[in-house]
Amino acid sequence: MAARAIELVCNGALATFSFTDETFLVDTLPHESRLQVPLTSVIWADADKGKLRVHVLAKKHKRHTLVEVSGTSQDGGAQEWAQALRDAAYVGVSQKRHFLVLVNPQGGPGKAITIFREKVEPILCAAQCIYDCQFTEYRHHAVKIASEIPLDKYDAIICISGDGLVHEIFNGLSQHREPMKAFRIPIAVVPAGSGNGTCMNVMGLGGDQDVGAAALNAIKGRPMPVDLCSILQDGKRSFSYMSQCVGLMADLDLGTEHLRWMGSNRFVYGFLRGIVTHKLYPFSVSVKPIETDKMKMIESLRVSREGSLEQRFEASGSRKMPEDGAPLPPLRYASDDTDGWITFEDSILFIYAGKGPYVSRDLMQFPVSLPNDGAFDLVIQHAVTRGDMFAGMSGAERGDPYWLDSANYMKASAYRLKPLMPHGYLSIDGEKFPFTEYLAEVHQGLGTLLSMHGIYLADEFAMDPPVKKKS
Ligand SMILES: Nc1ncnc2c1ncn2[C@@H]1O[C@H](COP(=O)(O)OP(=O)(O)OP(=O)(O)O)[C@@H](O)[C@H]1O
Repeated sequence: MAARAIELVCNGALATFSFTDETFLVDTLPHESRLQVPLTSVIWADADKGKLRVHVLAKKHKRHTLVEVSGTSQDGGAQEWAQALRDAAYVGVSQKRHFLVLVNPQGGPGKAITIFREKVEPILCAAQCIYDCQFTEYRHHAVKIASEIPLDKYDAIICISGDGLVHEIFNGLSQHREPMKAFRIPIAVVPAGSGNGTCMNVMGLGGDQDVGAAALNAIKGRPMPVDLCSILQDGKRSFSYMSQCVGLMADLDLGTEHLRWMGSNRFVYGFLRGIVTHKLYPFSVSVKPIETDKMKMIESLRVSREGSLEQRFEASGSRKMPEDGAPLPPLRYASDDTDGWITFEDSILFIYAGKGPYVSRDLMQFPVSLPNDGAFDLVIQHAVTRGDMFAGMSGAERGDPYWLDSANYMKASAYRLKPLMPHGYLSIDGEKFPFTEYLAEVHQGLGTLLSMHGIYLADEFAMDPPVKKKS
C-alpha cells in the first residue's frame, strides 16, 4: 500500500503524519523529530474540529510507552484520515474491546495495583476499551470469579499478576457451568508477579518486564488456542496450563519460599544448593510419547515459524465453537492403559513437564514447545556430575540444556508420575500440590491465550546442535 499522508500543524511547525500497511510515521519539518512505530502499535486515532490525535505504544528503553501525537489540519480531511488509520491499525481484530481485569494486589512484589492504575488503565482508556476491574481478595478468589464469568460479555480476561493467577483462572473456567465455552474466553497477562513466564512465552524475552507490550497484546492480540493438561490426583481433577515438576527444580522453587526477599535470585541459590547436596530423587514415571527424536521436534518448530501471521492463526485457530452444554473432555487414560507407554524407574535429578519455552527469565526449559501440538514437553534429567550441573547453568536462558545427552526430552500426550520417597515437593504451575502419584493428560487447544504472533517467541534458542568438543 502506498503511504497515506496528511499535513498538520504541530506546535507551530509543519508535520506529516503517514501510514502504510506496516508503519505509522510522524515527520516534523525540518526533520527535527520523527516518530516511527509498527502500525500494530497504533491503538487509537480520532479528530475533532480539525484537531487530529493519535495514540501509539512506542518502544523506549526496551519498554512500550503510551505516546500521544497531535496536530491541526488546515485543509480538512482529518476525521476521514483518522478513521482510515484506525481501520488499518485494527485489521483482523475488533476495536474497543470489553475486558474483565483481574488484579492480584499480593502478586510478586505487590505492585499490581500501581501497574494497573498508572500504566494499564491509561492505555485501555486511550484505546477506548471498556472494562470491569476486580481486585482478588484471597487465595483462589480468581477460581470463583472465572467459574461464574458471564459468557458473551467479555472479549478477554486481563490478568495483572504472575502465573499463579492464570492457573486459577483456567481452573475456574473448567468449573463453569458451560466449561467448553468458558475456555474460549482468551486470557491476556500483564506481568506483576514473581513468576511471569507466560508473558515471556507470549511476548518474548523481556516480555516479563514490558507492561506496555502486555497491554498492547490485550488490545490487539488474537485468540491462540493452547493445550491444557488435566491432572488427576487422589480422584480429583484439576488443570495445569504451564508446568509440572518434581525433584531439584521443585525444591528450588517451593523449597526456597522462605527466601522470597532474595527475589528471583532464590532460584539460583536453590540450584547452587542442589549442586552442593547433589541429591537424587527416586521416581517412577510412565510416558505416552508422541515424539522422542530431538531433530524431528526442531523440524516441527521450524515449520511452525514459517508462514505468514494469517497462516499461523489459521493453522492454530480451526476450533469449532462447542455446542451448548458441552462437557469437559473425558480422560482417555484414567484406567491402567499401558499400550505404547514407556516406563522409567530411577533416581533422577528432576522431571519437568510443561507448555511454553520459558519457565522463568533464567530458564528456557522447553525451547521446542508449540502452543497447540497436543503435547506437553517432558524432560527427565538424569544424574550428572557436579561439574556438569554447574556448566549446565550457562545458556539455560536460551534453551541450551535441550541438547544435553543426560536429558530425555519427549513430547507426551500423557504421563503418570509416582514418587518413590515419602516426602518432597510437587509444583504445578508454580503452586504446591500434594506429593502423591498423579496422571497428567493433554487436551489439544482447550484453553485460549491472546497473542500477536500465533506462536511462542523464543528466538534466542539456537536450533542447531552444538558442535561437540573432541576429547
Ligand atoms: N488478595 C490476596 N491475598 C492473598 N493471596 C492472594 C490474593 N489474591 C490472589 N492471591 C494468591 O496469590 C497467588 C499468586 O499470585 P500471582 O500469580 O499474582 O503471583 P506469582 O508470581 O505466580 O506468585 P507469587 O508472587 O506468590 O510467587 C495465587 O495463589 C493467588 O491465590
